[in-house]
Amino acid sequence: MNLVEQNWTEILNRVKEEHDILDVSFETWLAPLKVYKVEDNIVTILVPSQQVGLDYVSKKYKLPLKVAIAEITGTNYEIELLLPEEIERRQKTEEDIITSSNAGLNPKYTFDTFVVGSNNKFAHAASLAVAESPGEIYNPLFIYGGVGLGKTHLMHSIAHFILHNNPKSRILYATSEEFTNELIEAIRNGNNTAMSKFREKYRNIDVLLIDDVQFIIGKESTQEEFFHTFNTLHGAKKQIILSSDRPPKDMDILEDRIRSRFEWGLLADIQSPDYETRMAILRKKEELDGYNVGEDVIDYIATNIKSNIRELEGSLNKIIAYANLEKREINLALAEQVLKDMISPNEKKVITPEFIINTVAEHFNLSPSDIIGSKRSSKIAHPRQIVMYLCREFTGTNLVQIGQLLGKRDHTTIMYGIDKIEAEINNPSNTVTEEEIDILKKKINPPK
Ligand SMILES: Nc1ncnc2c1ncn2[C@@H]1O[C@H](COP(=O)(O)OP(=O)(O)OP(=O)(O)O)[C@@H](O)[C@H]1O
Repeated sequence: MNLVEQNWTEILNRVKEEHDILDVSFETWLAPLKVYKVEDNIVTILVPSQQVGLDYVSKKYKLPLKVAIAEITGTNYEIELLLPEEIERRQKTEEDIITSSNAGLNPKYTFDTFVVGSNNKFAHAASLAVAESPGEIYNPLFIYGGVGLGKTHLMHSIAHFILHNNPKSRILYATSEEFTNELIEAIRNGNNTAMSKFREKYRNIDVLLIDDVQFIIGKESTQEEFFHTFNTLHGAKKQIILSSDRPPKDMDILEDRIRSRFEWGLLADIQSPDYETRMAILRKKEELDGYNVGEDVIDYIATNIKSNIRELEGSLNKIIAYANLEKREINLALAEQVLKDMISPNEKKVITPEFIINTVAEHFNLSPSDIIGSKRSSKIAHPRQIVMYLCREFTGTNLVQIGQLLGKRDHTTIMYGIDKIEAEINNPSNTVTEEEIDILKKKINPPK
């Protein structure tokens, strides 16, 4: 017990004496006050009556209480007066926090921070449906997809959602490796108590989430134990959510009785994100972390890092960390420098005619609309012909399509433009065009 609680009666009496409070007032307002807790230099006092009591006591007795507490304990505490309902609400929130962290959940992995794109739309909808009605519709939910594509993020989102709706839900998230290791430990202990504790942990719950379940393949006793865990929970209508890097049908040496159980509920896959989703994920991350990174930098990352969202986020983090460390501005040059090792040669970016138009326009100090437009001055016609040539070099676009993109020009015009540039490149007495093309090729498709 702390000094405030120890001396509480004396503190109240001190207030009564010093302020000459009549018995009736003392009994009504002061005597019912209780110390709820003393923490971080704050004394929280419970006012066990209605709002009127709280308002009145705060106004009239808060300062006298503060002074009396300071005089008697020798510490200058802040005073907080609360009604029982508020204390109950706070306790509940504290419990919530304890439950989610006990369940091994990452607080950042929620539906709010998950960007929905065409690659994960189905898995997201399935996850939300399960989160809204656990144990009722899709059981198990089996989410599969390649490395770093958001399976864990979705699983944690489901768990957070369920906990938010029902803080008393018993939720357990574990990787299949953790499940295996704990099982091995229980078996090694060789006594029944360790094994019952293990079973109690995994079977006496409302929601079980097992990540990367592919790792149980080939581990006989793990599969056996998992099989029984699954049956117990499923039989009791408890929700099971599993993730894996591949669908059950591709889990070669998985026992059939387990494979069929994986397929009982709903299978949902996550694919690699498309460009728009990659951009949206980077923007979301930037927003969540409170940074302001230019569009060109975000575009550079999204164009070059395609297959793994963890790497996508990692690239942005790396650029930001580098800029902070070196006290440099976050711009494209920095991004290129920082990421040069991450962008592997086989992560070739897709070069579009639009990209070529923009690059050429910028190089010649023109706008893209000049290139597409109808002006025929040589200042514009020459870069336009270069665009035609580069489109044929870098993209699969045919002459008709290039013509369409360049202000609906006829394909013979395009053919003429390309021939002209080729002739200039091959002219040994004038190397200007050749040099221009050389620089532009490097800008469009930088050597790795
Ligand atoms: N759609 C998304 N929106 C926002 N962030 C995402 C999305 N998908 C993935 N991420 C982020 O990408 C990172 C990797 O995701 P996660 O760990 O969930 O992948 P995983 O599929 O479980 O990978 P692994 O196969 O390695 O277990 C995480 O930081 C996650 O928050």
